[in-house]
Amino acid sequence: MAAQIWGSEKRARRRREISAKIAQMPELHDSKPLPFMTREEKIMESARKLTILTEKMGQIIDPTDPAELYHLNNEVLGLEGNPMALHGVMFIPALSAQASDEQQAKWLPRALRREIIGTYAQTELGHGTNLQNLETTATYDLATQEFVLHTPQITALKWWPGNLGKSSNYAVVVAHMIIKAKNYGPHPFMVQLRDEKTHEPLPGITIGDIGPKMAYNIVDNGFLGFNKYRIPRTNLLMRHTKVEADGTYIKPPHAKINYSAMVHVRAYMLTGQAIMLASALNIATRYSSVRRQGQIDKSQPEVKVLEYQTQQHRLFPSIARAYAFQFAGAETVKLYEHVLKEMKSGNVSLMADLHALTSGLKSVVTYQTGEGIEQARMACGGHGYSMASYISEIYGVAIGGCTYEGENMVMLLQLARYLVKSAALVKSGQSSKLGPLVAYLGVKSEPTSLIDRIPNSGFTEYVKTFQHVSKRQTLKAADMFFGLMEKGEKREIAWNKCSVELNRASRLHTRLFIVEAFVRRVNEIADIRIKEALTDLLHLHVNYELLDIASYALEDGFLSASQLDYIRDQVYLYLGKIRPNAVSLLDSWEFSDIELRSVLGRRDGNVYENLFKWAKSSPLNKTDVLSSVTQYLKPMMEKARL
Ligand SMILES: CCCCCCCC/C=C\CCCCCCC/C=C/C(=O)SCCNC(=O)CCNC(=O)[C@H](O)C(C)(C)COP(=O)(O)OP(=O)(O)OC[C@H]1O[C@@H](n2cnc3c(N)ncnc32)[C@H](O)[C@@H]1OP(=O)(O)O
Ligand SMILES: Cc1cc2nc3c(=O)[nH]c(=O)nc-3n(C[C@H](O)[C@H](O)[C@H](O)COP(=O)(O)OP(=O)(O)OC[C@H]3O[C@@H](n4cnc5c(N)ncnc54)[C@H](O)[C@@H]3O)c2cc1C
Repeated sequence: MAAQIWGSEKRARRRREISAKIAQMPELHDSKPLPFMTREEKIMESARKLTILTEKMGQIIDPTDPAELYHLNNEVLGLEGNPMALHGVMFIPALSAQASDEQQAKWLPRALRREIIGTYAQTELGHGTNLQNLETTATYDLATQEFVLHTPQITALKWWPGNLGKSSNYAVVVAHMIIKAKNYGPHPFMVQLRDEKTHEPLPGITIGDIGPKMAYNIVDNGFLGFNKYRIPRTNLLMRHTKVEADGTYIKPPHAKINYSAMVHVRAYMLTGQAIMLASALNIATRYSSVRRQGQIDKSQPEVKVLEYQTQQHRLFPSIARAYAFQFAGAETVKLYEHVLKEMKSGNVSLMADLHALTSGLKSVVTYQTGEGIEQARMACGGHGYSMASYISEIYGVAIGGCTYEGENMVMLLQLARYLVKSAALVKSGQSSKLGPLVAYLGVKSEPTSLIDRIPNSGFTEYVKTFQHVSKRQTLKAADMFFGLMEKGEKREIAWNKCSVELNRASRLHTRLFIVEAFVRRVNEIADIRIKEALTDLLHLHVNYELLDIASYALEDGFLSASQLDYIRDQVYLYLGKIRPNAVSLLDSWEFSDIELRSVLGRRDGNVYENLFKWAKSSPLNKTDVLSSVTQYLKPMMEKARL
């Protein structure tokens, strides 16, 4: 199963080897539990491990393999981030995709050797989503052949970029490029921020940390201001766009090609989210198979809480989602790598499809991951609320994904643009022009769903039902939009008035893609035992998801009430079937105790001993009487007794 999750036998084996090596290297372990550290201590601890990794990485992993790097990162540095998180996730990808060969030769080897640390500075205090209204300017000075970076007012301060505050000395900065008083829109520039020897900010640069956040606090998200700060013309990233010495602008082959670093993260973060969801579920499911509370049959002893149907219903559909996200994520990364290769050689024809797909997936996956993690936390009762479970930290980090790389509502609306264009093709009889991901919009569906009507139809009728509701909602939202415009509404106003319905269409389309990715994967599996276990999980997935969106299929009578009863019964049937495999389905992800960082979810299952040991090690328990008591509470009580 690990091979299915991680993509191949070899990958699963390598993960085990890497975990085993790390287990033997105490210098790479947390020196004490992270929840007992201050933010400064965590940052220090992370930097300590990071420098050891830089020395020893080659002994543990193949540093050119992103999957091995990611695993090493999760084990040693953990999900709360590290001082170079953005260096690998965005700085290097931005340089790789947007710098010219000559620029790459100058900067990439230095970045890869970690001679310099970089980040991606785009968002500002006043604008994140609406890139067209960013305020930082890069004005070309023809006389010196330099760009002058400037922050015209407080709202133009860069705000949020990870590791910008304290760790990075370089950044890819996005600024509006102005040449001879003409604004060419946001463009990426390579900018040095700090002196390479002293790490002091360079003159003209104001920089710092934005303060503690809901989670992800090892990362020093930062602010940055420029006071007429000059950089050479050749620091504009020039793979696709060029500015010649005389100020001549050569436009890129696609207007949004400079957005590629964002698409990169959107494509890769899906598996990151799946891992966080599976981690939280692993903790909760292990704990639920140890925790005994109450009786189902009063004549019998107390049961493991995992025996309760409500507990299974809380956890198992999310287990199915974690697998589904992992499989959909793997497909998306493959597509991304393909499009990136094409893009580098000038073929931009697939960019729109990739953008639409990743926008939808990013939104649905992060939202459902957050839901699943929070349910996992509640499923642990009181102990879920303790940092000993570590689930609240996992939640805090994962939920950030709903916001970063494009706020979810906004990204769903990006997919909706693509769906509406596709709907227009269908309506004008040009269905043959539809891309493969939306081809179903042009296919006529049966009048009613055939779920429960055709024996041994596998998952086909489920997929057709998802297709039907997605198509119907897309056409309905598009009709609403076109209708408003026909009535004379301005395009943007009409769009806003339909945006809730449009986003519903985007979610349904994305959920269809996820279901199809799961079906495709199960169909490929040769090992009969693995296929059986995953088929059970897929049954739970299709029935649970369909029940969740049933109102869309009921409103036009595509599903009947009796079919809905059947679907509901299937959910209960598969909850029971999955119960014996539940812990194994999560243990198959092979997270080590080091990586999970959860006292509650340790592999040994000694929950109570581990919790008591953990509580005793709390810094508050170093002394029996705290100074808060001697200084304040004791005098208060004494005064009251007089
Ligand atoms: C195995 C290895 C595993 C490795 C795993 C690593 C995974 C990591 C996992 C966890 C790690 C956690 C790390 C956390 C790090 C967090 C880092 C966070 C960074 C950031 O947040 S950076 C800032 C991100 N900011 C945004 O995303 C801003 C969002 N806004 C936008 O993107 C845009 O403004 C917009 C798209 C909403 C709108 O842009 P614009 O106004 O310019 O365009 P429109 O007018 O709306 O559309 C016009 C047209 O363009 C099309 N379009 C838009 N974007 C694209 C694109 N990217 N590609 C192609 N086409 C695009 C759009 O669809 C329109 O087309 P049509 O006119 O409809 O045809
Ligand atoms: C953990 C974390 C890490 C980050 N790292 C980085 C980084 O490394 N580099 C970087 O540059 N940035 C980074 N960011 C910033 C992040 O990319 C932005 O916060 C994000 O893009 C959302 O933009 P915003 O904050 O402007 O939200 P806003 O756009 O102000 O969103 C507020 C509300 O307005 C709604 N809204 C906005 N526009 C529309 C619209 N057109 N239609 C409908 N509704 C709309 C949204 O849906 C939301 O409900 C990070 C953020 C976080 C939380």
